[in-house]
Amino acid sequence: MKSYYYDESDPSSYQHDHDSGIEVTPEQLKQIGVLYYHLDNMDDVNKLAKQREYKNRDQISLSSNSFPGGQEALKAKLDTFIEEHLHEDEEIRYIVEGSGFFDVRDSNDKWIRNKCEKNDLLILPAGIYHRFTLDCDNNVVALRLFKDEPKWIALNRPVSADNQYREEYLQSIKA
Ligand SMILES: CSCCC(=O)/C(O)=C/O
Ligand SMILES: [Fe+2]
Repeated sequence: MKSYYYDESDPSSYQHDHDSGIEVTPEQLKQIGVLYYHLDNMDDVNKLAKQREYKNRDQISLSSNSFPGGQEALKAKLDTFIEEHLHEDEEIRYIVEGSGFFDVRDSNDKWIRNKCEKNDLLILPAGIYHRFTLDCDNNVVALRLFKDEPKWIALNRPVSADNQYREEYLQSIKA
């Protein structure tokens, strides 16, 4: 996996690299609660999932050739993933095939882009704002692991929101 600050000044589509050249280390990711592993086999993924008490999972395949419902349905799905949102629970994403970008907000609200490839695994903490897109290869197969029942409703970030809203929201879901 390669992690770096997202170059906002590049006008090309999200699917391009947008590499600012400012690298982000796994240690920096850890500071915002994002954990990175590169795991070559499913036994290790299963072990990690068990340690962290994950109970559910599914596999998603996003590809321009083979998405159920065709191109329109794929576009609609990608439109939801690129919308900035958070999940109420910690979640794991493990890349089985292909590649894609997980962007996460740092503590100053700047986008960190994680270019994930086969066997990369990310743990996203509850409540982190993030988004996902395919890269220009247009193909990913990923495992999505959930601690409990999958909560499919992504909590999109209100357009006018700032970190204050996020803090209030996180407090409210803890209460
Ligand atoms: C490649 S996993 C599909 C995207 C996803 O699960 C997610 O939460 C995007 O934000
Ligand atoms: Fe998400």
